Parts: sequence; structure tokens; C-alpha cells
Amino acid sequence: MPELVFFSGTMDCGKSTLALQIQHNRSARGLQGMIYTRDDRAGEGKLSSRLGLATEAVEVADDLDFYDHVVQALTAGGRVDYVIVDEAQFLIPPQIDQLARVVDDLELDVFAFGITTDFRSKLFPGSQRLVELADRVEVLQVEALCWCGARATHNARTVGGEMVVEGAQVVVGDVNRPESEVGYEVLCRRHHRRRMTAAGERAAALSPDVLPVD
Ligand SMILES: Nc1ncnc2c1ncn2[C@@H]1O[C@H](COP(=O)(O)OP(=O)(O)O)[C@@H](O)[C@H]1O
Ligand SMILES: Cc1cn([C@H]2C[C@H](O)[C@@H](COP(=O)(O)O)O2)c(=O)[nH]c1=O
Repeated sequence: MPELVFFSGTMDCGKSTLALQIQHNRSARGLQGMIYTRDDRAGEGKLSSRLGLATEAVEVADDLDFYDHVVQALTAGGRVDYVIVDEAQFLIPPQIDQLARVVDDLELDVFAFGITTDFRSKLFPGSQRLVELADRVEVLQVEALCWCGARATHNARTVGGEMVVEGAQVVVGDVNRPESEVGYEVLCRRHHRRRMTAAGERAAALSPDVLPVD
């Protein structure tokens, strides 16, 4: 039975790597997939992983209708055995409905990869719709870790190493950027709630004790 599967997790937990592995394993068996992404850090029309692998992909904009796009590929004589969509959090909700239609009406597996929540721990609209419609939501096995060693469950946006909570929902960026740049850091809920980043923790550890110690 074909499925709409949402592979979800924090930033930097291996979603794009898994997307590339699924694509590799299926193409090694002669299957052909349609690969889509939106606003990958590596640039337009790329699906890239931090492990250094990348593949060509169709760059999605708001006006792309997934169902029509796959039907067009099939009617032009192309072969489509499955669909992969990376950075699915950036899709608009109607596009998730289109993906569900690809599964139900065209009987193709659709594998969507994305982060669930933004830097304010609010659902992205695309991810919300995926949680609503997916046959399965899979949390990735490799856990990204907070600086304290706990499992990272939340994404923080950082400016100068400090966590910020104001700003646009979408700002393409990466983890492990120099502190001077806008970047991201994955945190456990406890430290996301307290807005405690690795840089904040280092600064606190270095600050002199307030009370004199004999
Ligand atoms: N130099 C490295 N050596 C081994 N693994 C790495 C290295 N750099 C990144 N990774 C792995 O790649 C993962 C990030 O993969 P990626 O697919 O880009 O993540 P996502 O798409 O979820 O943001 C990291 O969690 C880590 O496991
Ligand atoms: C938390 C958060 C992230 N983003 C952006 C930053 C990256 O470009 C992508 C996530 O990519 P990854 O492959 O999962 O690392 O999303 C954003 O725009 N807004 C946010 O709040």
C-alpha cells in the first residue's frame, strides 16, 4: 500500500542524508523517483546533506502543484515510481494535500523530510499539514544532541551566539556558523525554554563568582 511518510526531526539530525539513501537504494534497483526540494542551503535545485552528498532536485515554489507535476511527467512518457520531498516544512498546506493525492490517486510512495517546529517552537504550516495527513510520522533514529548531552528536540535561532525569539519564520541558514552570523543550534526543551545556548553556557562558566569565596 503506498504511503505518505513524514520523516521529521530537528535540524542536523540526518533527514537529507536519509532522503539521499532512500533515493540511492531505489535507483540501484532500477526505480525512478521525482526529487523535490525548497530553499536548500546548497542552492536552487539541490538536495544536499552535511555528509557531502547532493543530488539534483526540482526547486519547489508556491505555485507548483505536485499532483499536476507528476501527472505531466507520466503523460510525457516518463517513469515515476516514488516521490521524495526535502525541506517539506517550507511547503504551503495545499501542497501537502497534493502529495496525499499523489499517494491515493497515483498510488506512489511519497517520502517527505522536514523539521516540525521553527525557532519559536511553533509548527511550520507545511509540517502541521503533514502531521495531519501523513500515514506515518517517523522520528529519525540518530539523535542530535543539545550542548548538555540530552536529546535535542528544538531548534534555536542564534545571533551572536544568543538565542532570539523575534524574526521571520523562514530564514535559510545552518548550525555551527561563526557566532557573528545568524545561525541555528539544536537544544533540548529545557534549554530552549531557558534560551540557554552553548555560547551562553560558556559565558556563564567563565563569569566570576558574584559572592567572594574564601
Ligand atoms: N563530519 C561528519 N562526520 C560524520 N557525520 C557527520 C559529519 N557532519 C555531519 N554528519 C552527520 O550528518 C548529520 C546531518 O545530516 P543532514 O542530512 O545534513 O541533516 P538534516 O537534513 O537533518 O539537517 C549530522 O547529524 C551527523 O550525524
Ligand atoms: C528552525 C528554523 C529553521 N529554518 C531553516 C534553516 C534551514 O535552512 C532549514 C532547515 O534545514 P535542515 O536541513 O533541517 O538543517 O530551515 C527556518 O527557516 N526557520 C526556522 O525557524
